[in-house]
Amino acid sequence: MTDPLAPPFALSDAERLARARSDLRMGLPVWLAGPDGAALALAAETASAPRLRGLRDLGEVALALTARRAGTLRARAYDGDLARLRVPGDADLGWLRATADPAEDLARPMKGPFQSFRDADGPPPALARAALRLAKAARLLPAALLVAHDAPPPEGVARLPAALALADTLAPLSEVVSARVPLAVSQAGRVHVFRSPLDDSEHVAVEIGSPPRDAPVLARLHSACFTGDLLGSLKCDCGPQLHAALDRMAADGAGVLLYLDQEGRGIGLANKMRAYSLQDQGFDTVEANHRLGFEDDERDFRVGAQVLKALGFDAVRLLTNNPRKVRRMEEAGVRVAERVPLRVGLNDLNAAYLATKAAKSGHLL
Ligand SMILES: Nc1nc2c(ncn2[C@@H]2O[C@H](COP(=O)(O)OP(=O)(O)OP(=O)(O)O)[C@@H](O)[C@H]2O)c(=O)[nH]1
Ligand SMILES: [Zn+2]
Repeated sequence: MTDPLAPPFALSDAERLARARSDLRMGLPVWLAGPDGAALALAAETASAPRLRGLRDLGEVALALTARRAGTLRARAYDGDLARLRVPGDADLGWLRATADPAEDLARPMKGPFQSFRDADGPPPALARAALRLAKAARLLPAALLVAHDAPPPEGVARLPAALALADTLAPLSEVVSARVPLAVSQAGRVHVFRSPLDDSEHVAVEIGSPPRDAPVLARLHSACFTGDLLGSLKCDCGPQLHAALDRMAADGAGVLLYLDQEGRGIGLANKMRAYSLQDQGFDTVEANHRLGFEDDERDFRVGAQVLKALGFDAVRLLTNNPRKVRRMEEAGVRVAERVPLRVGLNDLNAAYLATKAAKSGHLL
């Protein structure tokens, strides 16, 4: 598959992926191609009415959803982890949003019945899967419109081999800069900023003191929580955990806190707020993620391992109650010499949330 740009300006695989993600975010189509054919895809969340019409002009449109979301809608998911719903000819953006976004599930319970494409019918499942991966990575709702389109796409439309979107790529990270930042807990603070050319995330490591590289470092992998860390939200325990971890490192004289750009367990702030609305309707934190079409936890903890290694650490004393973090670190080649519990911030409003994490995600209380 060729791209219109010639070397040295031709896009690398990583750049093509990044471009496809940002095009979907902007509401532009992406042309996905695989061994079974090709299709034009739009993210359901950002599709406009004229562009939906543009897809329709090319053939019958499918709405790809994860099997999680399809389960909530009682739609048939013939493709295992995903469903390709037939988009009715008269369906408008309202239909689309109501199907993709669970916000109105309770208010508008009479959606459907839905019909799903099956087997070789409709755009190939691998392409639908690729579109969903891109939508998730763009932190949009996991829902994509597709129309089979084997001919080359219109001029200017990003072209992407589906295999690229489906590959288990770990974005390479490198340190951009570091600077001394005296903190209330310790004047010996240093902030390191890491970036990947593959996406627009920025991960931060806060180093306290000068932890020796040849011994397990007291470490915390903290996933961003705008509401808890910055606003003092009482719905979770993130803010108190963040501060307790820094206090503990200051008391020990050394440590490293990774502040990972993984808001909402990797679904992004807008989707986390969608999950919060669902929680107000009575669903717990795991059910809410599922109704949106996400897994309970969409984070890739290898990111944290990469940052630790880049800083020269290969063993940690990990401040966490989450056994998955411990396992993922070990799998990624960072030895966890000790798990240090971090139990703070319990209140009346987050007790049920913490209990759900213990019961369903294995968190240690
Ligand atoms: N999707 C979703 N994310 C949430 C919710 N509440 C908090 N979060 C996010 O959950 C993450 C919590 O991160 P951490 O505290 O690092 O991780 P943890 O898995 O709880 O593990 P430990 O705190 O290390 O025990 C943050 O990214 C929050 O934004 C919620 O109800 N739904
Ligand atoms: Zn939080």
